[in-house]
Amino acid sequence: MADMHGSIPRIDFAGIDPATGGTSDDAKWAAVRGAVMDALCEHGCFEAVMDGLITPELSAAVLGAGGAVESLLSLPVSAKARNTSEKPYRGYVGSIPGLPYESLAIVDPLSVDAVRAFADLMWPDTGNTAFCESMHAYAERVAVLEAVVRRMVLEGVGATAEYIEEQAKATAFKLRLTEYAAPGAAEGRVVGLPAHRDTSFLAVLTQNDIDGVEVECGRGEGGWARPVLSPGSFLIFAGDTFKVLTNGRVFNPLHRVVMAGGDKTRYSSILFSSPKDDIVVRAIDEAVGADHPAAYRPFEYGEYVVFCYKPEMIQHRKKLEAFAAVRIDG
Ligand SMILES: O=C(O)CCC(=O)C(=O)O
Ligand SMILES: [Fe+2]
Repeated sequence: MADMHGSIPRIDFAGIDPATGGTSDDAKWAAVRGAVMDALCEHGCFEAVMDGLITPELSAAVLGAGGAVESLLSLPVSAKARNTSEKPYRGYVGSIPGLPYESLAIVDPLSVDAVRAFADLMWPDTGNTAFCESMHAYAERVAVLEAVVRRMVLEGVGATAEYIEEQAKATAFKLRLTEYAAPGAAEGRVVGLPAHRDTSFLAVLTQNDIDGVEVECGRGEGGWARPVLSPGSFLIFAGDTFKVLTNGRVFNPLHRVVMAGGDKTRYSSILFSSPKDDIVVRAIDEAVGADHPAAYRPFEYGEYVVFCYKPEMIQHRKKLEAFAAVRIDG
């Protein structure tokens, strides 16, 4: 495997009021926004610390031993396989030979009704109220951080307040809950999820106390980092569509999961934000100019996702370039 000398920044959001989101001329907001832009332009990834966003009780109820994520992943495969979607990567993924990866997706987790419908499908007899309550509350809290970061980036590339408001309305959410089976004490490093880039705007990841994510730093030039997450911190990744919106300024890093041996199962929960399927993704006007011609052609997000999950594209490392890069000839 490639060397591991990289490291990604850690940004403290203390002083940013999640309720109001702060204001653009507030000095604290501007300082954190600067750090967020630097991190996402340089690495496409950072660790966010936002104390108090999620109480220890809620965190334990979701990702702790016997919590919501573990109880979901402990269901029989026949039940988990009911989590289907006609869209790729929006349902159950698992039982892949050689990969200790099993995952489900709650589409639209900020809607109580959507979370309840998911739980009714998984636990048809009982519906699992505890799961619904903790998962929905958790998604809402993580979405606060996601919205702060998304707004900071859009402001950072010069988007107007009107654009930011419209963009928020055109954003969809998905919560992916994943189990990585323990490789066993005798094993060395085992790939849990191969290297890929996300198609989303942003992904906000939390986990139980087992690390495993590795991120390629420095726009692919800085080696792999293996962040050690502290309780209460979040790992934030920018995806392909944020790279398009910012006309290439924000980077979409390769990342993977590698289980480092041992006998503890890893659980993760990721809130993905992305454009709604019928939204046309294109660079914002302020990010395009004579010095910075648009690097990607406009495209519908739903079409791009279908392209990415074609069997011949799954392993491709530069799907966005393959799909939408504008050729500059001559
Ligand atoms: O579960 C994780 O830690 C990372 C998963 C991931 O990168 C993804 O689902 O896109
Ligand atoms: Fe990912």
